[in-house]
Amino acid sequence: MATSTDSQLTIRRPDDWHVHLRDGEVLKGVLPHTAKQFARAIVMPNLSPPVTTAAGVIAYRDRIEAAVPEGMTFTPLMTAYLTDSTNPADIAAGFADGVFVAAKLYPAHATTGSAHGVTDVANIRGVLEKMQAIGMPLLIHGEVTDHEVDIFDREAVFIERTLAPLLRDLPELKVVFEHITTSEAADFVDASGANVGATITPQHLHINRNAMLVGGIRPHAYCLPVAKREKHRLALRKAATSGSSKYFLGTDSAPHAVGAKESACGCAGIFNAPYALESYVTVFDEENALDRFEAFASENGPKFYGLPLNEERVTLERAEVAVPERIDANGTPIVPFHAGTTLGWRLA
Ligand SMILES: NC(=O)N[C@@H](CC(=O)O)C(=O)O
Ligand SMILES: [Zn+2]
Ligand SMILES: [Zn+2]
Repeated sequence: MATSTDSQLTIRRPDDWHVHLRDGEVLKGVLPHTAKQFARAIVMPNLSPPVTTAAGVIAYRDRIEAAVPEGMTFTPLMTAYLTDSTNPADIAAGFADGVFVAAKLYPAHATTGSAHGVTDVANIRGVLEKMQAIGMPLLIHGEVTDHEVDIFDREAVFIERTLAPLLRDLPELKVVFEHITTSEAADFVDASGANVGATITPQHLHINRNAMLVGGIRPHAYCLPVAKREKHRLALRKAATSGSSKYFLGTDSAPHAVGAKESACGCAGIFNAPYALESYVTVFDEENALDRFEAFASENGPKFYGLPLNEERVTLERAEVAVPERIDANGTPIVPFHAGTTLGWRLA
């Protein structure tokens, strides 16, 4: 049970159900921010090249564990990257062995690191049937890649063209609709069975597309799926704070070097790990839903994945925290979400 006063909120230690930790030197620079905030995280496999095999996942997990600073506890929950040629038996074996807890579907060319993704879900039908049979979660970047479809419509069209038919064919498949950005996605999740959940990022609760485009183009507000109109942001705030167990915390923290963002063709991704809880709790406070924060941050995710709840507690307190303009991620400068602003909550 959460305990709260006017000035603080104590909850079970949260987990992040969607994060990009990258690799190499940057991994060592960004991981401590996630480990400070979260007990566990679902680690995305979109490295270059992507992590598609059990051996690759184990090696990546070892590199992550080696990068956890002394004195911090953090458990990476690994995922396998699906391609057109993924073998159902390999996926099932990796799941049974506890190497990965889920598999990730990136439609080919939908987002950063998705070039080796799936070109048509029909190509992985056998994998998905197997996953349904063994209760293994499928994590989906839900956007179509059809050039004819407007970028702001790609999530809604994905629901119609891909996700709804997929769940009609495989009604028991456990699906996490990742980083949802539209009222259509929230409506779809609400109307689906308990086997369909969704993650919601801090940025999609805070910003709409104006944040990216008004008064100049702001690459640090650009991620995929791209932020939508205000009505969608409001629908996401309603979903996250509704008390529905289908929604859970997934930051989609996606660090890119400042130079890769501030470019004529800037990368998609927002680095929100350093102040993620402060950012989320601000939204719940503004929505008068602090009593629902613990379920969203610390309970709904593990229940969906069938994992135990964390027993540690963390305290958030009402106090100003200044977010720096830049964070040095072990030599790589990265601009964090909320850079240069002050948040009204602090992780104690
Ligand atoms: N969200 C993003 O804008 N970018 C992510 C990929 C993803 O989650 O789609 C990344 O890896 O940079
Ligand atoms: Zn994505
Ligand atoms: Zn992501």
